[in-house]
Amino acid sequence: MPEIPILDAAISLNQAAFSIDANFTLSARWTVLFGPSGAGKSTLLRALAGLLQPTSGRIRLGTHVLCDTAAGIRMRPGSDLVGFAMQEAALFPHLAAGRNVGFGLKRLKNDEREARVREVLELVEGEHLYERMPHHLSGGERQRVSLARTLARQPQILLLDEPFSAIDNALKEKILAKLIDWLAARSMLALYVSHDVTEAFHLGAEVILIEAGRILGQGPAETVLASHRARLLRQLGVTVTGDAPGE
Ligand SMILES: Nc1ncnc2c1ncn2[C@@H]1O[C@H](COP(=O)(O)OP(=O)(O)OP(=O)(O)O)[C@@H](O)[C@H]1O
Repeated sequence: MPEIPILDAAISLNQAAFSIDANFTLSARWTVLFGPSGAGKSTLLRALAGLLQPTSGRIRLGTHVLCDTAAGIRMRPGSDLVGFAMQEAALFPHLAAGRNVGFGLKRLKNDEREARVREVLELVEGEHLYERMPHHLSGGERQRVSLARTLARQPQILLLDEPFSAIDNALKEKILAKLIDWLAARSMLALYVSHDVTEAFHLGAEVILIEAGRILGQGPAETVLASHRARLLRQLGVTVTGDAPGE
């Protein structure tokens, strides 16, 4: 099994009304980023993708320094090392799905690029969408093509911000099962925002629990979820008696 790169981050990010202060290491193949709405999950992913600059801190991925504010190294959006798949698919409107997926692969020879595009479209159950223009795709199809475009570049870390929100459960599970195998054969990490905590068990993932821009816990799903049980149940609106206050 290929070695997984380690991501090591210690960053602060101050925005007008919200701040992130996060210090964590990703060394599991899959990590699920879990927390209530507004906790800062998307903001953290955007910072890791270089779409927001940390106010201070550093981010290392394997041997690469992505950001080190003390050394004047700033995050670079669009790095080949980092792939970001978002809930809102951002496709080039004038390019068919296949060309959208192959867009970032100019360095590959034509036949290699073609094979890569077909491979990742198959992964997202979207081979039949190859010739389709974005305005002829449904919301879920656009999400799948957008995910395929992120996968096609084979980044070292895959940031997945609810990339299946417009896709039905049966299809999501089918794609996720294939994605698990695909990732396992590559030197690639995945940080996956999900509101469905059961997915962490399904993926055999670590969990990072985030609230108000702070990381409350990280570790195997059962450990983190057990130690924050009362808090998580409260967020789901379930009242529990007998749990320690402030847990
Ligand atoms: N463009 C923005 N301008 C100002 N504040 C923002 C912006 N985007 C997000 N925020 C605020 O930053 C905080 C964190 O938002 P973020 O989208 O990271 O949360 P989240 O955990 O991803 O939430 P959700 O699960 O609802 O998607 C929230 O208080 C949000 O209102």
